[in-house]
Amino acid sequence: MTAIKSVVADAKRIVIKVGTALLTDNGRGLDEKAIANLAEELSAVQKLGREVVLVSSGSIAEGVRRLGWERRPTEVGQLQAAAAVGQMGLAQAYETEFAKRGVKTAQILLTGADLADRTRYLNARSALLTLLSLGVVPVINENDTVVTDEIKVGDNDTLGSVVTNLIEADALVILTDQKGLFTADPRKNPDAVFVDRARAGDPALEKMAGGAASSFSKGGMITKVIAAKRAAQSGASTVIVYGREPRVLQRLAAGETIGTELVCYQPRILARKSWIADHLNIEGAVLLDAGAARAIVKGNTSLLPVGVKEVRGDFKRGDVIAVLSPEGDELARGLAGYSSSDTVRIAGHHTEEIEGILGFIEQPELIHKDNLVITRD
Ligand SMILES: Nc1ncnc2c1ncn2[C@@H]1O[C@H](COP(=O)(O)OP(=O)(O)O)[C@@H](O)[C@H]1O
Ligand SMILES: N[C@@H](CCC(=O)OP(=O)(O)O)C(=O)O
Repeated sequence: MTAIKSVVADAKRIVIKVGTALLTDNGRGLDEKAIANLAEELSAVQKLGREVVLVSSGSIAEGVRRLGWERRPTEVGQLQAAAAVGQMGLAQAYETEFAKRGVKTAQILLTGADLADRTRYLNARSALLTLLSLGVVPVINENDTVVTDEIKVGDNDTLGSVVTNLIEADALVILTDQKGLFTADPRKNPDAVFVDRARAGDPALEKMAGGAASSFSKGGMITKVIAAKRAAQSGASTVIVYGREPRVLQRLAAGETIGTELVCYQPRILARKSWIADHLNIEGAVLLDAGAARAIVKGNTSLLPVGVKEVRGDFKRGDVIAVLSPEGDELARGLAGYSSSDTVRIAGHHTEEIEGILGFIEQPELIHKDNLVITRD
């Protein structure tokens, strides 16, 4: 029997969410060792050639500590103030610890409104993908200082899953203060049994999961289980795992199964492709010659620059473009591997010529087959 491999083993792009429960000492400010450990883990996984994005909670707990308050306030203005003060501490701590390891970080604060508005959604996506291509680790939190009930994502498990969809990540890792999901809250029920693997989106999981452990954490397990369901919509599987497990991310990346794996059983490529087709705007198009058009429609092949006759519109690497037949009819959509200006220069040329023309090569194909969705019936 072959051993089961972690869903993180083959993940190229990973979103890691870390909760207040792990980052702070029972809500009393940031645990510097925990932050150093996280920076170590993410840097090590990045050095393996994976792209990593961190979604980190903790601003309110740290703000409350810095302001010298006894407990988490309930008044909105005070919560906003605490988040603003604490976010400085989070940024400072991550920047310091990642910099020690030679890794650059970027802070991104999002609200539900940013993600509900199409232009802002695509802007956030484009900024994140650019940061990843530069080797920077984005550190994301909800912008608690400006959110109101109407525009908030509400908790960072949900935010982690929205970010997973946004950048079509392959896996979501939720680091928390429990080994993973149990059949009931283990703090309340000593007979609760650990769940090692289940299908993301299985409704039975939602019945097992309860609320948060402290007033500083927001979601509890229920938001984690629902986050896994959302992540699966764009093809990602989720792991919920104890964040103080030694070398936790490196072990997951090496294929070891630790924590609860909530698996997306829909083929990742199909889920990801339908997400791309349904959620992203078309920024431009390429018109193919007859041979390339035939090859694309027959399926399961990448689009090479040699088959492109004409480039339309203004697009960046990573944007969605339409792939048109010689007559101008849409055959497919896909994520461009080169910007429109670079595509104009390499159109009609063989892959071996790309480097000579551009002075660099991003990838051999204009659209990789995993990023290409046939839209013609
Ligand atoms: N079925 C369950 N399995 C495990 N933990 C659960 C379950 N139901 C509720 N919980 C609670 O969820 C807590 C983790 O969620 P939370 O406190 O929001 O952490 P975080 O800050 O990491 O998001 C656990 O400490 C546990 O008490
Ligand atoms: N944005 C908030 C955290 C929200 C949240 O979901 O907390 P948690 O359940 O600990 O991940 C903060 O930074 O304090």
